[in-house]
Amino acid sequence: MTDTPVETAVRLRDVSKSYGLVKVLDIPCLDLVRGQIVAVVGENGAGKSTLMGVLSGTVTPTTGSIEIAGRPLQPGRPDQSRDLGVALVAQEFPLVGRLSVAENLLLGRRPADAGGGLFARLIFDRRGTRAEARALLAEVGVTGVDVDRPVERFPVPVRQMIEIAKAWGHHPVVLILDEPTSSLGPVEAERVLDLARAHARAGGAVLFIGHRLDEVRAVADRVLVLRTGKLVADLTPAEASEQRMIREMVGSELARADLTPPSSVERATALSVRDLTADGLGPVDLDVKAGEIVGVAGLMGSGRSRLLHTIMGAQPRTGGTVTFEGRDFRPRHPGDAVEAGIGLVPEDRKVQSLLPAHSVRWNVTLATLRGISRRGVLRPRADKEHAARIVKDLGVRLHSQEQPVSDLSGGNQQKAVFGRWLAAEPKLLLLDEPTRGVDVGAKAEIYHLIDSAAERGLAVLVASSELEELMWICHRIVVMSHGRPVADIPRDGFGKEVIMTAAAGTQAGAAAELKGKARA
Ligand SMILES: Nc1ncnc2c1ncn2[C@@H]1O[C@H](COP(=O)(O)OP(=O)(O)OP(=O)(O)O)[C@@H](O)[C@H]1O
Repeated sequence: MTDTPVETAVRLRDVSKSYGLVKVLDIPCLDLVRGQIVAVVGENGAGKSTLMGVLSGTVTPTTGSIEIAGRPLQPGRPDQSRDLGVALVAQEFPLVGRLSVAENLLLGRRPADAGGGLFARLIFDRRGTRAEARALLAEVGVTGVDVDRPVERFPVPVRQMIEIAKAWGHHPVVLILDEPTSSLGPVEAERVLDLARAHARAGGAVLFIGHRLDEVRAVADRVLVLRTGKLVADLTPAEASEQRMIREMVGSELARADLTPPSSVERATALSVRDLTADGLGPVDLDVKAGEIVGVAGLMGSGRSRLLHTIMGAQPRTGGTVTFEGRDFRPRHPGDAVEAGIGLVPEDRKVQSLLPAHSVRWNVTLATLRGISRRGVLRPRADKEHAARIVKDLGVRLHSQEQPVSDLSGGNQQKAVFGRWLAAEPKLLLLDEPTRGVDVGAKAEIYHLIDSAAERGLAVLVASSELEELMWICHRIVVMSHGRPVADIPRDGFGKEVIMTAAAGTQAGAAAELKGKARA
């Protein structure tokens, strides 16, 4: 028996996690109560995902005890954790790509929930399964998704919402959201925050990991700050100003890298897109000059990512031309883009860019191997020094260059992808949600590096759901809606409202309104 009061949803005592000699999590005592949204913030590698992993049973703690709603959790037992009422929406999607949306949504349900076992149900009651999947998606505000399609065919933001629907469908006691909005546009992100609020109102507990501190402030009833695995602050909403959170996270005041305001760019055109069409995209006309940073904004499904994917060859085009450095450019897959000297930082780093089992060193020097080889033979010392430089420039937190890149925290993996490309000095960089999961300090550092590379003539096309990010680094922002550009806003016309109006409005209406606003 336990003396934990029933309103206590989670009780942790002396929980720690070590990898070898390195302790990455150390929590002597933590209780979470029902009806509250508790945010957890911290720098990349601070231990946030490890804490969530311990609660959801995917990470086996080295020491300590955990109770969920008064019942003890056996360490490292995801099935038991789920049965006790923990649902995790993870940063990297564990959805099974080849299975349909409906199958994914019902996967892992207890037999009682699935009425006679998942497979019996899938085989004998496909219609019911579909209807249930649609209803679940509708509960989290997603409509119009073909639930028979394999999950892997959907873009990251849709997969994220499917993941949330799946967790929601378990009616958990503790809903854990690990950066749930990092790939979503503002409208969808707000919907997720509303779901978190609804869950807490209904008597559940929510653990919310976030790097967007404005969101944390908007949603949290309590803010926990983790630094190098330890809880260093437990803040009320009134105490949790952005400055305070950053100070607690970093351990000192953060010297934000001040960007040189982008100068007017008078250089040659690096990338030229004409009448480009693809499934759900276009026609698109777009130019990016050398030294210019062009943002692509838009709501979920607006064609923001699709435009980048089509340019880089990850999605087939159906018409139009792309000219890169004066030459016709027709990549059949992203490898062709890389071969042509284009750097890619894709949205889904796990699937599209990292070699997870390989070392950090191998991953960060992959694009620059030629520079550190002599007659085709790699010079190990130069390779190591080169990797060390990249890792230091980007502030990648690691124990050793030789550890598998998959052991790094999510944000540090993203920094590694960035480091690889910035070191390769490409002529054009295509960035899709470039700082997804990256902490505030590292973000400023990355913006600074992009800015300096652009000063040296790098052309950048960057799609992002974070308007702040685009307004911070871009010379101009192209807004997409329904697969087409509907506005092209110069830096002096930037404003959240202007961009959102264009993104949300009808194509013609928004364009007209924007012109009016730009003139006013
Ligand atoms: N399997 C592993 N082997 C070795 N070290 C690991 C492993 N998994 C995680 N780590 C280390 O544990 C530390 C905490 O990582 P964690 O993923 O919890 O950080 P985080 O706060 O979630 O970071 P982010 O904001 O980047 O997601 C990091 O230093 C990471 O490198």
